[in-house]
Amino acid sequence: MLKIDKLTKAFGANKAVDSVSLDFDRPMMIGIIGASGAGKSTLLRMLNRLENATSGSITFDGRDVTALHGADKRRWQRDCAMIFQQFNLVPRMDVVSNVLHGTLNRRSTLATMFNLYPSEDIHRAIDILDRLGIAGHAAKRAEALSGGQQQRVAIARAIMQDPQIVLADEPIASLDPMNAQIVMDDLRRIHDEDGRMVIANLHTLDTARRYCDRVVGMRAGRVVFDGTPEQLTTGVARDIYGADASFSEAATSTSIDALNAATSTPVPVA
Ligand SMILES: Nc1ncnc2c1ncn2[C@@H]1O[C@H](COP(=O)(O)OP(=O)(O)OP(=O)(O)O)[C@@H](O)[C@H]1O
Repeated sequence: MLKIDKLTKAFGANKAVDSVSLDFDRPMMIGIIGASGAGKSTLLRMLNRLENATSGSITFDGRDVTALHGADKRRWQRDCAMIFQQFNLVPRMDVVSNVLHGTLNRRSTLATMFNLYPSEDIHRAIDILDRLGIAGHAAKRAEALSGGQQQRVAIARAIMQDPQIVLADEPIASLDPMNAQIVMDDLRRIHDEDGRMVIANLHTLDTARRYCDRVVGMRAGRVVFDGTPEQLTTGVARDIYGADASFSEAATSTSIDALNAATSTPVPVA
């Protein structure tokens, strides 16, 4: 299905992603973990062609994604929606219009300029918002919503593209634990109910363990772990983060209980 082969991205002498090979044979929920600067964002950005690879290849259902240009590249970017830590909504625009932006890639320039959306798209946008429990906010400006609600709008915008893959770059890093849980539950549902592949960069181990079918650990641009949540032991996590024995898992947690239980000095992991 999705095959990444010796994918490398160099910025000058710095290899942000260094010969990464991964193979996903079916849609699943994948978590990518690793310390700040490990190359997680660059990997995701190469997957949807926001960034070009220096070498190596990405193949999806037998098609070489790294070689796509023009309309084919835009089609791939529609198939491969991206969600960001800071939501990337248009703050002064209403929620439904933000969601409808998910159809931009397939609309004419004229229709886009005049904000002309077919009524079936508007209905679909509202259905998606309803599914995510935020249809009641459809007419509000995006900036009037809480961070958690804004991230759900961003998820709705991604679904509006009807993508095969949803890429989420630190989707919960700006959220409190309760909203983080809601957003992760939504991403899991997108996988479970729609069968879409979800690949999320995550900065907390418990989130990766709880929500993902497979976890990939990166360190200095390379994959140093690729396995199931069960295989992600504290020892393995220490290796991924290059941390010593003082490494505290609870301090990297999004769970309120674990945060309360954390007594040691937090060790920033991302
Ligand atoms: N546009 C760029 N130009 C130069 N160097 C870059 C660029 N983007 C990323 N890098 C470098 O590539 C390396 C990997 O960065 P990346 O953002 O992919 O890591 P990350 O694991 O996502 O970290 P974080 O969690 O802090 O976002 C870092 O050394 C970073 O400084």
